[in-house]
Amino acid sequence: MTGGLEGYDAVAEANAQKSVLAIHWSRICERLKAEVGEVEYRTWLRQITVGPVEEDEITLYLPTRFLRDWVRGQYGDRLGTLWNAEVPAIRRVELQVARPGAAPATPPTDGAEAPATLAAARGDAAPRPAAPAPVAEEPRHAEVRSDLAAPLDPRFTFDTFVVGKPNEFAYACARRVAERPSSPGFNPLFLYGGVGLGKTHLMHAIGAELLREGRVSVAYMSAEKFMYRFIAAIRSQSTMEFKEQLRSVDVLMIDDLQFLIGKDNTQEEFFHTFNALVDAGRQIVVSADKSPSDLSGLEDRLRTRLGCGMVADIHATTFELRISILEAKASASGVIVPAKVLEFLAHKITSNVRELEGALNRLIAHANLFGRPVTLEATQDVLHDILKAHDRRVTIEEIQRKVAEHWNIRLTDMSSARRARAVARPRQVAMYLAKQLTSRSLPEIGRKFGNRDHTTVMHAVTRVTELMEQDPAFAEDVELLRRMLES
Ligand SMILES: Nc1ncnc2c1ncn2[C@@H]1O[C@H](COP(=O)(O)OP(=O)(O)OP(=O)(O)O)[C@@H](O)[C@H]1O
Repeated sequence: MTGGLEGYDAVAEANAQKSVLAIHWSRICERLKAEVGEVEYRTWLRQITVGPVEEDEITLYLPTRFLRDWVRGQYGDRLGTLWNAEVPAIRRVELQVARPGAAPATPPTDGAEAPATLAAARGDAAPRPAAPAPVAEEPRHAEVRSDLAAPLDPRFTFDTFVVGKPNEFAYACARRVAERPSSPGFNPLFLYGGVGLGKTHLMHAIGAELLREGRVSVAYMSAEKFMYRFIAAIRSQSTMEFKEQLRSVDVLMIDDLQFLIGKDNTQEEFFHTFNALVDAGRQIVVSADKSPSDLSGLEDRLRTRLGCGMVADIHATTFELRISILEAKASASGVIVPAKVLEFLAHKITSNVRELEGALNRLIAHANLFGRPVTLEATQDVLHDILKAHDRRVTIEEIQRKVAEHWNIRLTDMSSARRARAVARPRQVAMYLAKQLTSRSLPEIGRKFGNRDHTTVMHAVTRVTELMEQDPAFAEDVELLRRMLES
């Protein structure tokens, strides 16, 4: 063997270094997994492969620039710290994009290999450039196609989705698709509903579940992103590659499809992608703000195809669902939020879950920042602007109805002549609230309460004010009613 020993030594040394790095890397991966959670780890960090060490710097590779930048921004420092803790000689981490087709800087150890996509794993023609094989990683079966898609939000899982009447059907369909993608009757899955009601959450939950199960490659993106990617591909004359990439995934999820209305070329492209995937037995999940039949402006043939799988709508939230969502989110935050505050929020912010969640988050942040308990008063203060935006005009009839419901008396008693305290007191409260919340004059209010005189209304206002000063529990009841009515 000519020059064999020298060569052998170099190879042996390189192999020894690889093995050692592989052991360190697998420990670091375990720590990262524990720190960031399985989903985030799979989405971002699992794609890292280990390169060479030169002086005090180790090179890590990622398959795309997008991923490299993201990982650098989010985890760069942490990776540096962890490497340094494992190998004190390593003081810096360099993140690089793996050159397409380049041989891995650190070849894999025994048996480790990394098909870039499931298509590659199955031995199909791989449309994507090979990334360097990872060190000390089991073969990869599932991935988010983050080179062509947006990342999944690790907070949006089935576990964190609160199920109630308005969304139980959509939830069940999403679960079914996550368990058995491409089942007959569920492909495509079309989720629709108003703004901020959980469509994106459910799509991400499907993706997270599929990745957790480790079975398929998933691409999620908004319709807007789909369009921009398509346009960019046309500009850079890489439409074939774009198509190939899209058609190589097992599950394609497109959010907010209504964005494609009026974008005929993109619709056409989406239509072909859609057909190619469904024909190949892959799963499509689409969301939009309306049902396929109501999405006028989409081509008929596309609407027809979108509607031929499972169409599931998410209805507007009910009070009960809003309470459940708030309870779940409050308890996850660790901050104690009294039931009265949750009820108040659920009454006041009815438009969508995003706003409800935003209001609660602000309260929680405030409580954490200042170390003060969350109270109704603090809520009004902290959410002043949000609550104002939700203010609306209230009618005397609504006030009467709410007050009657609250004290469990008949609505007709608001105008009846009965003088028993159980009836008279709520009636006085209703008059007081009518004065506070409407611009009606005392005589006008009196007329709405069984043609009573304006002095009766005046007396009611004075009496309720006095009682509120004397009795905090009564005052709180009246305040709560007032806030509910303002919602
Ligand atoms: N049932 C639910 N349980 C828990 N969180 C929810 C639920 N519904 C919605 N959310 C939360 O509300 C926020 C908005 O939801 P999401 O983004 O999924 O709405 P969307 O229907 O996709 O809205 P858009 O129409 O704007 O795209 C997210 O933070 C999501 O986690």
